[in-house]
Amino acid sequence: MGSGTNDPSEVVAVVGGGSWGTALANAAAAAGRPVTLWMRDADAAARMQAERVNARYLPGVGLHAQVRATAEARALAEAGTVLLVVPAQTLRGVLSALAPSLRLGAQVVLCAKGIERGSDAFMSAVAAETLPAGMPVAVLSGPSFAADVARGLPTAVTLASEDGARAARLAGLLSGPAFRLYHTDDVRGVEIGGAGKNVLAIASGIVTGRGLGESARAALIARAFAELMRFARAYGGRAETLMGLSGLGDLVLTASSSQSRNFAFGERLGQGATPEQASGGKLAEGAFTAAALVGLARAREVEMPVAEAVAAVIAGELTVDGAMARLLSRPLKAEAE
Ligand SMILES: NC(=O)C1=CN([C@@H]2O[C@H](COP(=O)(O)OP(=O)(O)OC[C@H]3O[C@@H](n4cnc5c(N)ncnc54)[C@H](OP(=O)(O)O)[C@@H]3O)[C@@H](O)[C@H]2O)C=CC1
Ligand SMILES: O=C(CO)COP(=O)(O)O
Repeated sequence: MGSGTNDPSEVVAVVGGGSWGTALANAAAAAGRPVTLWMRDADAAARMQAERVNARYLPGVGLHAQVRATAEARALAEAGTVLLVVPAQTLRGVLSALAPSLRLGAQVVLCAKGIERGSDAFMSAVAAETLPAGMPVAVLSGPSFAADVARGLPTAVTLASEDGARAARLAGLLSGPAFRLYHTDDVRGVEIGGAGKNVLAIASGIVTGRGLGESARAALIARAFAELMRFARAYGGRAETLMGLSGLGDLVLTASSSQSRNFAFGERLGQGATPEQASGGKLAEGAFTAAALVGLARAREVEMPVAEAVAAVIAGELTVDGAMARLLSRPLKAEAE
């Protein structure tokens, strides 16, 4: 691609041609960056490049003129900024496979919201274990439905890097007319917010699907946020980060809208579907992250009754009604505990 810039960091690649990858590719292009959108399926890439639309994941939204869709890994070598936008449980495999094709020193931005099952590893830990030394890692997370971002509706998210100056530069690089990036050096806080809210949004969907009313849902969201804060405190995330976009902001969005796949998954569980039926073939990251989140919480003795209930329902250990009964029969306690 003729990038028209001499600074490789201004050349962007997006790995993953699903709804969020396509939306972020459009957003980066709207910010003025030349963008390569890499996907594993060569036929899908060729179709997207020719038809200028991601008909499977984002129908009705045109692909920006500055986005080139491809399945050729060598196209990644031009990019100094690489956004990883594949499901959390596939990140390790995708990074291992593509690392040799990435430009030396390229900055990698992790956009998946989840915790790896089995290892209970945060996404930044997976990247640290998988990428060659010297490749800086950042995390992007916040309240942002792909369809909204891809259409250019106003959205704000957080970009985190342990190197605060890099976070600020990346935020500037990817911000556009309607897509605003705030920046922070609290990587752990941002990734906890994104991964945790998906699990808790499932609980909110369950309450809604079971017909327990808006008051119950508001109570559940507030208690869910309290346990997310406890978890973050135990794992080194800062309270002010969780009070921001990747935490409260994303929980509010995802725990109150059927547009969220996690919420919709929970809603169907609440209506009596099995976990297999409830996913409807769509990605509900919280269903995979729930057990890992609970495992990490138990390891540091963090009380997370809402996340525990979600994990137990998904594992088939509790019915929805059994989970609700357990939550409602917990001993009364001070709100701030
Ligand atoms: N959608 C949204 O609104 C938002 C999503 N996110 C997060 O972004 C991440 C990705 O989600 P999203 O784009 O929505 O998911 P989608 O289900 O829309 O797309 C997933 C994409 O990942 C690809 N993929 C899956 N496995 C692999 C693999 N092993 N190697 C390469 N590519 C693979 C799929 O390719 P194929 O089609 O070939 O299977 C597909 O292109 C999730 O963690 C999600 O939580 C974050 C913010 C907003
Ligand atoms: O993370 C998201 C919005 O910020 C997307 O939520 P879902 O994955 O639940 O659709």
